[in-house]
Amino acid sequence: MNHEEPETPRLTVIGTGYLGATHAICMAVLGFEVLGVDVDQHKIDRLASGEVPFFEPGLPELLGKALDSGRLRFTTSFEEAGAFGDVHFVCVGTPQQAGSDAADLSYVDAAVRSLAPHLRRRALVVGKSTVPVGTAARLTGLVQDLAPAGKDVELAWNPEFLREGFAVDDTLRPDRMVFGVTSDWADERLRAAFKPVLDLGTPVVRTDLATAELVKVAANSFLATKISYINAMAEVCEAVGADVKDLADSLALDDRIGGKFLKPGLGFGGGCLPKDIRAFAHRAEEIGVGQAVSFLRQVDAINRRRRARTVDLVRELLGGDFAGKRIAAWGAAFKPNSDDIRDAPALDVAHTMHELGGDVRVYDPAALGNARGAFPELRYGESPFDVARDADVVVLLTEWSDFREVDPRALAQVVRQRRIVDGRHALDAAQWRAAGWEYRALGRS
Ligand SMILES: NC(=O)C1=CN([C@@H]2O[C@H](COP(=O)(O)OP(=O)(O)OC[C@H]3O[C@@H](n4cnc5c(N)ncnc54)[C@H](O)[C@@H]3O)[C@@H](O)[C@H]2O)C=CC1
Ligand SMILES: O=C(O)[C@H]1O[C@H](OP(=O)(O)OP(=O)(O)OC[C@H]2O[C@@H](n3ccc(=O)[nH]c3=O)[C@H](O)[C@@H]2O)[C@H](O)[C@@H](O)[C@@H]1O
Repeated sequence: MNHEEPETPRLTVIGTGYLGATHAICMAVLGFEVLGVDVDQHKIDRLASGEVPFFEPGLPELLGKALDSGRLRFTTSFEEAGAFGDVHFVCVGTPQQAGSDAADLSYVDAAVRSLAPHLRRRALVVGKSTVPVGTAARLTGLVQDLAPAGKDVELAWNPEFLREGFAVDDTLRPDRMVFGVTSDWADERLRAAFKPVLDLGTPVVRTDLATAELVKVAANSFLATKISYINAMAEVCEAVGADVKDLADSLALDDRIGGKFLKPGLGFGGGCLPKDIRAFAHRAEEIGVGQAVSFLRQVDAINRRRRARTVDLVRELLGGDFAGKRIAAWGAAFKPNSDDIRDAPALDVAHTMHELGGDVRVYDPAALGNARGAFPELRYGESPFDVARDADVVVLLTEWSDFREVDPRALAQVVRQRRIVDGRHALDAAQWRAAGWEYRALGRS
C-alpha cells in the first residue's frame, strides 16, 4: 500500500442533503476522515456549526459527536475535495425534470464536472444518487476525460436504500450493500470504505455498474407496487363495502407476502418513490423495453387516485361542498418522522381542499416550516387541537403518533362536527365511534 493509497481511505461526500449529510456524519462516527461538500454555502455553514438542516431522529447528536472528534469537516471547495479524498461519494439530487418523467441529471453531471479536474492521483468516485441505468457508464468517460489522473480514476456505483426517519440506523446497519464495480481495485476500495459496516456481517452483492443502478430503481418500484397493489384492493373494497384493513391483515399473515409496505391509505409520496418509478418507466421506454415496466404507469395512476378519492370522501362527509367549511388537516410531511414535503400526499390533499373553497388549517409536528414556505396560501396551527377548533371535519393525512394519541372525547369538545377521515388507517375506529364520531376511511366499510 503506497502513501497515496492509505488502507483507511479519506472520504468526501458531495451533496449534503438528506442522503449526503447522513452518510457523511455516519462515516465520520464510524472512524473515517470525512469532508462534506456542497454548493449551498448556507447549508455547509449550518452543518459546520452543528445544525442538521432537516429533521432526522438521532442525526443531530451524531453530528455533534462527529464534529467534536475532528474527523468531519465541511466545505464548498472542490479543489479541497480533490486534494483530500481517496474515495468520493456523489450524493446530489436527481429530481424529476420539469415537464417530463425523466430524471434531471444536471446536478450529478455538475458535481462530477466540478470534482474531476481536481483528481490528480488515483481515486474512486462512487455514485450513490439514484440514476437511470446507463448513467454510470457515461460518467466514467466524463470523469476520466476531465481528471488529470485520467484512467487512474475509476467510477463505481453504490446505491443507497436508507429510509428517512430511520436514516441513521439504515446507514449504520443496512440490510445489504450493492457494489457496482469494474475492477477488483474498486471493490477493495469500497470494502475498505465500508469496513466497519461489513464487519457486522452485512451481505455484499458485487456486480456491474448497470445492475447496481437497476437494483435501486427495481427496489423502489417493488415497494411502490406493493403499496399501489393494496390501494387497488382498497378501491375494490370501496365498491362492494368490504374492508381493506382486514384484507391487508389477512394477506400479511402469509409469510410469502408479508405485511410491510402493505398499509393502505393515501398512498406514497416523498422525494423518491414517485419520481423514481416515473424515471424508470421513462428510461425503459428510451431503451426500448417500456412494455416490460408499463405496469409502473398503473402503479403511479392508482397512487395519484388515492389523493383525489380522499378529497372526494371528505367532500361527501361535508354534504357535497367545501365552501365555508372548516377543515383540520393533520399532517403535512410525506410520512411521519420526517419534515420532508417533497410530493407530500398530505399537502396535496390539503391544498386541493383549499382550492375547492375549504377553510383548511394544517398542523404537522415537524414539517410546518417547510409547508409554510411551499404553501403560504394555506393556514397553519400549532397543535392538533388548535387546528381542530370549530372544524366541520378532521382529516388525518400523515400518521404521526401525536395524532394517534389524541383522545377523541377531548377533541369532541373543540370541533363543530364530530367527523373524522382517517387517510392513513392509523386510528382505532371503534374508539372514535364510541366517542360519538363519524369515522371514515377509504376502503373500510
Ligand atoms: N432522501 C433519501 O432518503 C434518499 C435519497 N436517495 C437519492 O439520493 C440523491 C439525493 O437525495 P436527497 O439527499 O434526498 O436530496 P437533497 O435535495 O436533500 O440533497 C441534494 C444536495 O445536493 C446539493 N447539490 C446540488 N448540486 C450540487 C453540486 N453540483 N455539487 C455539490 N452539491 C450539490 C444540494 O445543494 C443538496 O444539498 C437522490 O438521487 C435520491 O434519489 C437515495 C436513497 C435515500
Ligand atoms: O430512494 C429513497 O430515497 C428511499 O425511498 C423509500 O424511503 P422513503 O421515501 O424515506 O419512505 P418510505 O418509508 O419508503 O415511504 C414512502 C411513502 O410510502 C408511503 N407508504 C409506505 C408504506 C406503506 O405500507 N404504505 C404507504 O403508503 C409512506 O407514507 C410514504 O409516503 C424507500 O423505502 C427507501 O428504501 C429508499 O432508499
